[in-house]
Amino acid sequence: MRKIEHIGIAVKSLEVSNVLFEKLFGQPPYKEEEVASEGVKTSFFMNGPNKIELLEATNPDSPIAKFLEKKGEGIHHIAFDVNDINEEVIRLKKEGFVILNEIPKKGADNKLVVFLHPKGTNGVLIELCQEIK
Ligand SMILES: C[C@@H](C(=O)O)C(=O)SCCNC(=O)CCNC(=O)[C@H](O)C(C)(C)COP(=O)(O)OP(=O)(O)OC[C@H]1O[C@@H](n2cnc3c(N)ncnc32)[C@H](O)[C@@H]1OP(=O)(O)O
Ligand SMILES: [Co+2]
Repeated sequence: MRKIEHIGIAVKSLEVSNVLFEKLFGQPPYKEEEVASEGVKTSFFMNGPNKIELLEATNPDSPIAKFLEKKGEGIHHIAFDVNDINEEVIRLKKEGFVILNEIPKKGADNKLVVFLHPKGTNGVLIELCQEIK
């Protein structure tokens, strides 16, 4: 596991929060992308070397819709950049972490992603990301 790839923030409205985060960082999102398989619409901001992902739900079954219902807007997950996602899944499984999808799926911004259940990581949803080359 290398550096933090991004921090994901659940928002009710991407349109509203894009304006807010543009004011915060002094620059607009560099990308907006829908990931239908995850039920999310995302936007990405770079702040120096750091990346923030805003997530809006696109349907009521979306993990983001459920999160907003239970906890409201706020930090939803922390994503870590990994070199070999399949190797990391094997390693973390051996360590006893609960892997939500053992087969990496296509995320946003050209990444393969795997999630670890927050119950096994002190209440923090962890995403692993490997860049698709
Ligand atoms: C596009 C992509 C990308 O970057 O490329 C993305 O990020 S997509 C980001 C959106 N996609 C995902 O999040 C996919 C992975 N997430 C999931 O599979 C799900 O959201 C789960 C994490 C399993 C949670 O779903 P659900 O609430 O239905 O499941 P559950 O019944 O197993 O677990 C419920 C318990 O987990 C807690 N819980 C739910 N979401 C949480 C979160 N984000 N952080 C911390 N805790 C969380 C609930 O409050 C509840 O706690 P209590 O029991 O204490 O009440
Ligand atoms: Co993410």
